[in-house]
Amino acid sequence: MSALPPSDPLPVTETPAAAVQAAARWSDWLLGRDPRQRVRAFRSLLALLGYCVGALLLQFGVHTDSYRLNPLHADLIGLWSLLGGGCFFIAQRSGITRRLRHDPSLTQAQILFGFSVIALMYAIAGPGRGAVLIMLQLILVFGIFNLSGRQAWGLSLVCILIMGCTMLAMALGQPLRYPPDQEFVHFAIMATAVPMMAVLTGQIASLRERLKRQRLELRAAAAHNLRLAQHDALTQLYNRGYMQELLARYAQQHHTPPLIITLIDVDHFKTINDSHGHSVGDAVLIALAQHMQQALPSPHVVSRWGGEEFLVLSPLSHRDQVSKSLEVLRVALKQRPLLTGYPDLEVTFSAGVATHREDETLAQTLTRADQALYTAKADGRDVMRIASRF
Ligand SMILES: Nc1nc2c(ncn2[C@@H]2O[C@H](COP(=O)(O)OP(=O)(O)OP(=O)(O)O)[C@@H](O)[C@H]2O)c(=O)[nH]1
Repeated sequence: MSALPPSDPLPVTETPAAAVQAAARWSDWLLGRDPRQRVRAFRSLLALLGYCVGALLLQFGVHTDSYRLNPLHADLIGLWSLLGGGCFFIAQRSGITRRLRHDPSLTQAQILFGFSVIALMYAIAGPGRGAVLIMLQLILVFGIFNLSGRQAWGLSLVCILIMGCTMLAMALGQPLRYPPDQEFVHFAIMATAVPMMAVLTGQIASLRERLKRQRLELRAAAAHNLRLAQHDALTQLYNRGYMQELLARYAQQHHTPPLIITLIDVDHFKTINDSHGHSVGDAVLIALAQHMQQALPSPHVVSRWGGEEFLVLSPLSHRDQVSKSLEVLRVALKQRPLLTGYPDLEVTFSAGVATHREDETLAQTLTRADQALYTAKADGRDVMRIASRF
C-alpha cells in the first residue's frame, strides 16, 4: 500500500479533431517526445530553415546574375550550410546531445558554424552582402536563450574577428567589388551591433538565472507547506487531516483495498500530564510516535489521530505484523522506561483493530476500531482488542 492512492482518474475530455491528432503525430515524429529535446530540435530545425533560405537565395542570385555570383562557390556554400545545419538537427533529434552536460543544445558550436556560413556568404555576395549582415544578427539571437553573458561576449569577439578578417581580406583582394571605405562602414556597424547583442544576452541570462532561483525557492516552499499541512507538528507523524483525506480517497475507489485500521490510545495520559507536567507528556507522545513508526514501517501508515490517540492504516496482508509489532512494543515498554531520566514513568497503551469488510464503508470500519479500543479500555487497558463484525 502506498502512502497515497493513485490520483483520481482524469476527467473525460472530448477527443481532439483528427487533424489536430495528425499534426501532433507529425510534430512528435519530427521533433521527438522529450520536451527539452523538442525545444532544442525545434531551434536547430529553424536554423536549418534559415540555411535553406540562404542557399535558395544564392541560387536565385546565380540564376538572375544580379550579384555576379560564382556558381561553384554558391553551390559549395549552400551545400556546406545545409550539411552542417542538417547534422546539428539530426544530432538534436536523435537525442545524443543529451549526454553533453555543459551544452546539450550545442549552442556555441551552432553559432560558430553559423559565423562560418555568414563569412563565406559575405565573401561571395558582393553587392548583396548587406543582407548577409542582417542574417548575422539572426544567428546571435539564437544564443539569447542559452548563453551566459560571458559566453555571449566570447562569441561576439570571435564574430568580430572572423567578420573583420573577411571584410579586410575582401577589401584588399577585390577592392572594386568590396570598396575599402564601404567595408569600413560595414565593419563599424557590425562591431557596434554585435557587442550590443552580447549585452542583451547577458541581461537575459541573469533574468533566466533569477527565474530559475525563484522557481527552486517556490518548489521548496510548496514542499515545506505540504509537509506542514500533512504532518503533526509535535510528533512529525501524518496528521488527522491527511489521514481523513487518505481514507476518503480509498473510499472513493471502486474497490476499496483490503485494509486494517488500528486505533491506539495512551492509557491514563492525563495522569502523566498532571504528575510530570505537559512537557513530559509531549516527550512521551514524541517517543511513542518514534517507536510506533519503527515497529510499523511502510507500507503501514502511522498517524496522530488526536491528542494521545494514534491511527495506523495497514494492508490486510500485514495483519499479523500489526498485532505482533504492537505486542513487542507493549512488552518493551514494560522492560525499560520510555523516557530516559524518568525510570518510574510507566507508559502503556490500548489498541482496537478492525479489518475492513467488503459490505461496509471505511467509516464503519473506523467506528468498529473505535469500539474495539473502547473494549480494550473497559477490559482494564494495556491490551489490544480485535473488532467484532458489527
Ligand atoms: N502533553 C500533551 N497532552 C495532551 C496533548 N493533547 C492532548 N493532551 C492531553 O491528553 C489528555 C487526555 O486525557 P483523557 O482523554 O482523559 O485520556 P486518558 O487520561 O489517557 O485516559 P484513558 O484514555 O481513559 O486511559 C488530556 O489531559 C489532554 O490535555 C498534547 O499534545 N500534549
